[in-house]
Amino acid sequence: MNQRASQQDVVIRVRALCNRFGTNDVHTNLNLDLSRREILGVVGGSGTGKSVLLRSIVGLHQPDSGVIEVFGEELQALSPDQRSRVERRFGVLFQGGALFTSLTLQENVALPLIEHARLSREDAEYLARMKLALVGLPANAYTMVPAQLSGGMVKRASLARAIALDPEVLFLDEPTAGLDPIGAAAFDRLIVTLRDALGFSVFLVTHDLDTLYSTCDRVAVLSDKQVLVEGPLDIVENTDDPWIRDYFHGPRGRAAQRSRSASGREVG
Ligand SMILES: Nc1ncnc2c1ncn2[C@@H]1O[C@H](COP(=O)(O)OP(=O)(O)OP(=O)(O)O)[C@@H](O)[C@H]1O
Repeated sequence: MNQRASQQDVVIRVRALCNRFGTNDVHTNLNLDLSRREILGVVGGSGTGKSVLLRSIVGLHQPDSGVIEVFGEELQALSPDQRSRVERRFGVLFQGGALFTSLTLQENVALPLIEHARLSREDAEYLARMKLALVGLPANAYTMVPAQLSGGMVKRASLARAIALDPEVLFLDEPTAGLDPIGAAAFDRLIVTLRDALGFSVFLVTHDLDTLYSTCDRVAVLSDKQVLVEGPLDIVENTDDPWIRDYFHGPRGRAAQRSRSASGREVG
């Protein structure tokens, strides 16, 4: 792929990003790219700033300095209106799901369609049912409220809401946290299936090694306030670094590698 084509393929470009809370330097000169249609896994020890990075890109945290370019536009240079237009091309799934507890799943998913796409309630709820079907939820769940559903179902409904406006980039913060291994594996497969079908890019913050091995095209490791290494898993896991050795080559890492080999699934 030539240089020009590869630049056009980059949907998010982070350069020299710095984030600081008081005396706590979280990111210093951090650089990272996300390409069109790729699933990028962002990993790193606790407190290395994975969530702060995600929040900086989606506009929930104002960085101290650096450049975040999204779809070729520099976020910090945009007016609030332009910025919210760009942010509408994102879908975000936060850890807790963040559904409204008093609304049914159908109403939850319809909400962004009414607010941002200005659809009538009837049309929005029709589309919401389609999104809920797309994430594999049964029709009898559409009119239930989150408390009536399992954790896995709530997660799927939150995903349906995150893709309600047909995002070009989907941000996932620890999507499999709190799911049992079978539910987590099913959710991983769903992410890959939706990416293949809908063509969005995925920025995925996770601690889950199985998720990394079963979904990611590329992985970025955050360490010491920067991206320590990024690339395909076979390159990242063989990088000479104590955290990477412990993480990828400890018992859980070895089990995830074995399970990928056994399933014969190739990513990338
Ligand atoms: N609003 C805030 N105010 C002050 N400090 C913050 C704030 N948000 C994050 N931090 C600090 O920034 C650092 C990075 O936090 P972040 O949540 O991004 O880490 P993380 O890599 O996602 O961690 P984990 O894997 O444990 O979720 C931490 O030291 C955290 O305490």
